[in-house]
Amino acid sequence: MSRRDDRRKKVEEAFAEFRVAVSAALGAVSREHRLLAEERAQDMFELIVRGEGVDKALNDPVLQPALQNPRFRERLLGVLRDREHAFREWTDNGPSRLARLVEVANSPASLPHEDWLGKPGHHDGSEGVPELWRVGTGVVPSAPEQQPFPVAVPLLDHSHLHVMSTVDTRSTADTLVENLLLRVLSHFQPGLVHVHVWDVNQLTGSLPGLYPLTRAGLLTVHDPSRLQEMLDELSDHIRRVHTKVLVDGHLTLHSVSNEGRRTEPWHVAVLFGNRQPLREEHQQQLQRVARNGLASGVQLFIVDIPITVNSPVETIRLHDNGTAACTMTGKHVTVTIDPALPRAKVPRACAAIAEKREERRNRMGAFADLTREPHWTENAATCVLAPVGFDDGEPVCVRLGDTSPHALIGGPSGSGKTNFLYAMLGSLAARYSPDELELYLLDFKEGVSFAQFAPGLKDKSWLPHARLVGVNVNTDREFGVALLKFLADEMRRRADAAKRHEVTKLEQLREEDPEGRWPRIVAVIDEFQYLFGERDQVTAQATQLLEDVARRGRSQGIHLVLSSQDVAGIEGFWGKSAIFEQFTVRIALPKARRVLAEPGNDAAVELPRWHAVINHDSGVKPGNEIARIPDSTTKGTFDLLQNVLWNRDHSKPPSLFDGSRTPLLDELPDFLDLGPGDPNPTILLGQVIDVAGSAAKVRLARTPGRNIAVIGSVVEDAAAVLGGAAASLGRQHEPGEATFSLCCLVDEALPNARHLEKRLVAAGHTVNLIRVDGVRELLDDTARQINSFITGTAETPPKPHYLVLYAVDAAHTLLEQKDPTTRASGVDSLRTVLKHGPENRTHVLGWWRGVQRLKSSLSPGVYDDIGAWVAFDVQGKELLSLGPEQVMAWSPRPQRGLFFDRFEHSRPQVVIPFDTREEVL
Ligand SMILES: Nc1ncnc2c1ncn2[C@@H]1O[C@H](COP(=O)(O)OP(=O)(O)OP(=O)(O)O)[C@@H](O)[C@H]1O
Repeated sequence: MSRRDDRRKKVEEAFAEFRVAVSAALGAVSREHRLLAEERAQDMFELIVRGEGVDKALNDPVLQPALQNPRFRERLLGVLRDREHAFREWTDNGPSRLARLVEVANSPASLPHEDWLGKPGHHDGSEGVPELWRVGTGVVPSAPEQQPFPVAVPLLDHSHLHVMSTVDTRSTADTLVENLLLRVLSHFQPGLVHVHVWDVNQLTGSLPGLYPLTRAGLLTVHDPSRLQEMLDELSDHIRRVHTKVLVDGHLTLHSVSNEGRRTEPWHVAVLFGNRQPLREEHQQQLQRVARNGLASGVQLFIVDIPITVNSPVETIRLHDNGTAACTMTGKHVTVTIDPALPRAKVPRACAAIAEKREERRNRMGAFADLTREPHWTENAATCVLAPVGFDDGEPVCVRLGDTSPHALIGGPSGSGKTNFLYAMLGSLAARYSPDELELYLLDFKEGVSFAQFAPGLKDKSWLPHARLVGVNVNTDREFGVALLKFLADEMRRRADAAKRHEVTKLEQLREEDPEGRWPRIVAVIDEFQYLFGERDQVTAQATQLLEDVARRGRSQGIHLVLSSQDVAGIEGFWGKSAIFEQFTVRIALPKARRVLAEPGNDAAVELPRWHAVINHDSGVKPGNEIARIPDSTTKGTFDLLQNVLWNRDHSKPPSLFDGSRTPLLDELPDFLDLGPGDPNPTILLGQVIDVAGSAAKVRLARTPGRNIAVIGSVVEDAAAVLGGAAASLGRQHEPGEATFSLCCLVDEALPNARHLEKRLVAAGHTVNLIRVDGVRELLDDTARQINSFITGTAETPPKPHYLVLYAVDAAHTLLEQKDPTTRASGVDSLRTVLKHGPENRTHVLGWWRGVQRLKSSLSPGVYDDIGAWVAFDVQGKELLSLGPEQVMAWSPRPQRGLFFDRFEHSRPQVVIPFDTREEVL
């Protein structure tokens, strides 16, 4: 080998070495490059899959090759792992939690139709209203596992429903609406949901399965051309609910019925459109209905009408593929609307609902329906509400509260006023406990229609709410005044308490003073026109008190219910618009005059028998509600309820004022309270006409004038007063401490005097029964004794001595005779006793049979020695010299006396003499 060749070879070898080295270097670079490119491709893949969303990416045809490429597998698995991790909480708990939320126990609101379709509902709203109503099944397509869950929407009181469909999915929209309506209709008791349907395209045809409801008035199908009419109807309903039901601070029916069962039905209005906007005026009115409807129980289902509403609304959009999205679940949930209910079963279910409703309508209407259990569960903080009758099977209520404080009831004799009052009182008494409601019941009618409420001889039960029952009050108009006075005092007591708590109304007072007992008071005066029957002091007082209570009682929870045969005749009452305007609740029985607004509201003229117009708007026509009033007075109605309530609480019997009964002295609390110890004893002369049934009292202080005169010709009246007076004194002295001289000057009074003698002797007192032959001696001796006290010659201090003189004037001639030696007459002695006796513990309780006869016993023109008197059959003007000018108004009436105590009274009082016979006990 040449040197040249050798060099060449070496060069070639070197080149080969170089090439190997270069290619080795180049190979490493390209591998590096390839690896980098692959990594970048995987990053890009992950970025795209994550960016696009794993679900979308998995279905993206462009990405399919990459998704299949094993080189990206790891990255895809990583993304899927992350997604699963992110969904873990939802996958584990989400669907089951939703299912639980949507489920309402035993309710068509969530159960499958097999459980309820065809069975009319029974809920009356008192146990709450389902918040969500099922519409279909949802899935989250993006979730790793497609677990279905129920989808429900809020409805009644909470939200309207807006459904938008496409041409192909309109039937699904119909299904959705029908299903929801059937769920709602089948949950509540028939009658509590009314459906209105308007379809822009069809006169009939929409929701045909619901048609059987029309015969029960639960479905109204509106003419396509008369949308206005339906919207007007809904607007009127909303207005009515606002003025009638949403009172006393309630803003929604929902909050009203939180206090009990739902009384106002829901109105569900379904509007089917054609995806075109409504005419502007309809659009606006629909928006108004939507805005105010939910609070008043008006619910809209708006289908295929583009509309924006300024109130809660749930929207369901149906897509062409048959699925839906709704605002409740958001865009990530695909909803499949529940399939249509079995075709044949829907009309049958609606027929069953209609039938039940009819049955209820016919069945509801008895007194027992007004007064169902549970009893005593209502709260009277804002008002008292009583169903009094039925309209189409639905209860019609009377409400007494701050905005409708007092009620006026009118109807001719026999039209059912008393029966109405029984219905109202029964309903109130069943709903409110005696701690929530007190009743004061006064009946001016002759007869005893309110006697039922007080314990009687046969039926010992009473109405536990009754605090006062006044019967046979027809001649004792003063008792009406006494009741009004009592209410006025109670009103002031409540106002003072409210002031102390810095509030103004009863409702607030109850909140501020939860421990206090602040029931609402309802005072009923039947035939109240008697109260204003004459132009006298009683009418004047009654008018003034009534005005006071009517105006200011409302905020203190004091309500008046006045009833009369002839409201038209009560001029004094109608003239006083200040009173009359307060009686915003008007109840007219058939043929009642003047109770409702006249002219313009003659609803009472046409009213059938046993019906009433109930009007809470001062009698103007739009406020009329007509109700059939159940029989509430025959046996087995009110009496039965009273017995049930009485058995529950008979701790406090009411005070009973019975104008036909004579009060028994030995039962009178004021008499039983008397006892020895008071140096100035109190005498009881009879019972005054007041709410407490208190006694007419005179304190026998040791001051001049503390003698009592009874004036009148009837021995029983006079003897009852003298007997009551002496017996009450007997109770206040220890045995032997006082002397009673009973001087009986006419035979007719002898049994009474003897009876009194027996009573006093039995109590251990010294009693002398003297007849006419001893009267002179008694008076002369007593006068002498008194003179010895006056002149200071007496040996012992004066002891109580009471001279009970029956028919003093019968001895007048005898007493006029003068003593031949002293020239003093018996009349002089009597005058001395009257004049100086009281200071020396000697008092005369005397009966004179006429005013002139009394005056003859007194020093001429000086009548001060008689400080207190009770007059019976004496005209007022005759009494003028003995009392204030008000005595002029007195017209005598049987068994009633006029009582005046110069020391205590500014005006006289009417008293009822006692029955003093102990043996009647
Ligand atoms: N809703 C009714 N259903 C059945 N019977 C009724 C109804 N209302 C009243 N009655 C009956 O009619 C009669 C008269 O009724 P009620 O005494 O209530 O009338 P009134 O208006 O108070 O009459 P008056 O003023 O003469 O007492 C009673 O026998 C009563 O039982």
